[in-house]
Amino acid sequence: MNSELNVLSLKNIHKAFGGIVAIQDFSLDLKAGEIVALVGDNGAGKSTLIKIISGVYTPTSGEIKLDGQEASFSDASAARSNGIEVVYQDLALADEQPVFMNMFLGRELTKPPFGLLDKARMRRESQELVDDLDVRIPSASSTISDLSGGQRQGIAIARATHWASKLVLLDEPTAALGVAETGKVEDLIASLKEKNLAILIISHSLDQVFKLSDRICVLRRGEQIGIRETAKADKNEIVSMITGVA
Ligand SMILES: Nc1ncnc2c1ncn2[C@@H]1O[C@H](COP(=O)(O)OP(=O)(O)OP(=O)(O)O)[C@@H](O)[C@H]1O
Repeated sequence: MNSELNVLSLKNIHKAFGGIVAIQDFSLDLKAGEIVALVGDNGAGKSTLIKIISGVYTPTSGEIKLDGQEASFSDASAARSNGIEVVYQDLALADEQPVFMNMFLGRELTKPPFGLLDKARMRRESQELVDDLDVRIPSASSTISDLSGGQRQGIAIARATHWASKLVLLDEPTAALGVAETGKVEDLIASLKEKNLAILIISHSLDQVFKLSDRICVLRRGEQIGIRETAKADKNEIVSMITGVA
């Protein structure tokens, strides 16, 4: 694949809910191996944008391209089968199930001739996945409810990474975590760059945004205020872009 090709290309995206304009004229290109942070105050339109990219909402107008091809997803599962995975704040893990069943939730492996669950293979592949990403858990058979918040977030991200062939969308991935766990999850997110995935992350923590992202995209009340290269960006400028106060 041409690494310069945009994995995701959004052009003039507009989304209105009745009379409320949630997103207006939003454009963004994302490349493989790139982390872009989406920042903005409450109600800026960040979640709406993630839902548009992941097929939950259809934009009122605008163009979405995946690997240069026009894309329009009828629902979230259509986006998933096109290589787009989302990690939401609530994680969508089945708490009473083991890690390996969560890794394969809705995509369970079965074995012939009766189509029984291939638990051994799911367990083995899940273990390889968490080992590969250095997510430390007792075992792939551990029950989700026995894990810490950071471990659960690690599982949710590992699952998304496993199934995403193109793009991972992270909605406030560390909002519910303590300092040490946040650090671990941030390391995990940084390591996804090497997997050549494109990452779009929503975060309210500017420290995190500056630590992880290559570019920062600012939204205010549905309007795209600007995009900055993180290495050249100034925190005060980003804050005033977010708030509209110079
Ligand atoms: N399903 C909906 N129906 C009507 N209005 C909506 C809907 N979803 C979002 N909105 C409106 O669109 C605007 C953007 O909301 P959105 O949730 O995308 O913002 P956000 O940046 O994700 O905020 P937060 O940080 O609080 O999650 C808000 O004015 C919100 O009230």
